[in-house]
Amino acid sequence: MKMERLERATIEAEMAGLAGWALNDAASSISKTFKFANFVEAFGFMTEAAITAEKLNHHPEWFNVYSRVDVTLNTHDAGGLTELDFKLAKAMEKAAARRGL
Ligand SMILES: C[C@H](O)[C@H](O)[C@H]1CNC2=NC(N)=NC(=O)C2=N1
Repeated sequence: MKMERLERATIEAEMAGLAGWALNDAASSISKTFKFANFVEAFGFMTEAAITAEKLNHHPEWFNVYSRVDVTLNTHDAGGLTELDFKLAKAMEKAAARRGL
């Protein structure tokens, strides 16, 4: 699947629909910190997100401590943000919502 870097306007339109996500200064990645009730909820979220990531062949950069998961998404192959980042971000939002966030 060929993925191209998104235009700034497209990125901003996507960001408007994603609560709690931040665009980095270079507009080359998006990040969010998820805070769950406990480690089991956080790890369940990561498991679900990992299955989606494998299906998309698009993988997160993330850091977990106990109930917190810090996520950064970008497309290193394209040197910036593509539709895949926003697909994965939206899937993560659904996975988080299923765990009370
Ligand atoms: C070879 C393999 O398909 C690529 O490295 C894929 C895998 N997962 C990936 N994940 C992310 N986040 N960005 C990529 O550019 C990427 N590329």
